[in-house]
Amino acid sequence: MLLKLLILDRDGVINYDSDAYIKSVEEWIPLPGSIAAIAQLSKAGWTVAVATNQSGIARGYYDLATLDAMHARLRELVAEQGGEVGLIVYCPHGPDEGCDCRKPKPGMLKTIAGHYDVSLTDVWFVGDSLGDLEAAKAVDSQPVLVKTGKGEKTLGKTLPVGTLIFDDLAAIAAELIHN
Ligand SMILES: O=P(O)(O)OC[C@@H](O)[C@H]1O[C@@H](OP(=O)(O)O)[C@@H](O)[C@@H](O)[C@@H]1O
Ligand SMILES: [Mg+2]
Ligand SMILES: [Zn+2]
Repeated sequence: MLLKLLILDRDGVINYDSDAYIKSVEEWIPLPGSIAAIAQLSKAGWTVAVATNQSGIARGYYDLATLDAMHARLRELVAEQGGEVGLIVYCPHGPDEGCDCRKPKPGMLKTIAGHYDVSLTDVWFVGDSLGDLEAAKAVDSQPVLVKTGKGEKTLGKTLPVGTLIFDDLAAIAAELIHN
């Protein structure tokens, strides 16, 4: 059976983003409808994974324990609504470290595909930044832009051909569950 895999960017898609980075669990605030959307997708048989740049670690704004606490909170909130979150992969590196995992490089997407032993072709990757969409395109996944977070700003840029655009994660869940 083909795994129904959906990969999400975190900041600006699941939770509010900030130009000052999301530096604590208290600053990690779900966007309206995002927790319910993930729970509904999960209960509908979707595996929801996360691929997130977290250069705030390299920059010293917060530590791995804090990052893990944010992700524990995400899992807790989705579980309260009967769903579950799959693999969460993050890039802790800074922009100048030349790692293979920082988006727009597709390393995190490849890690997720390998974990679930599936192809990335046409797998939807939902993001709010151009780097998210470029990472998707690099591995023949389906780039999906949401207008939350930095999405409205990203809309003004040249998007990869074929990018799908939705208002928010709730709209994506509705599309995937009901079609
Ligand atoms: O959207 P995801 O990938 O989940 O996470 C983005 C965050 O890591 C941060 O990424 C930073 O970019 P730089 O890493 O400084 O280029 C800035 O855009 C911050 O506003 C943002 O909170
Ligand atoms: Mg983002
Ligand atoms: Zn990295």
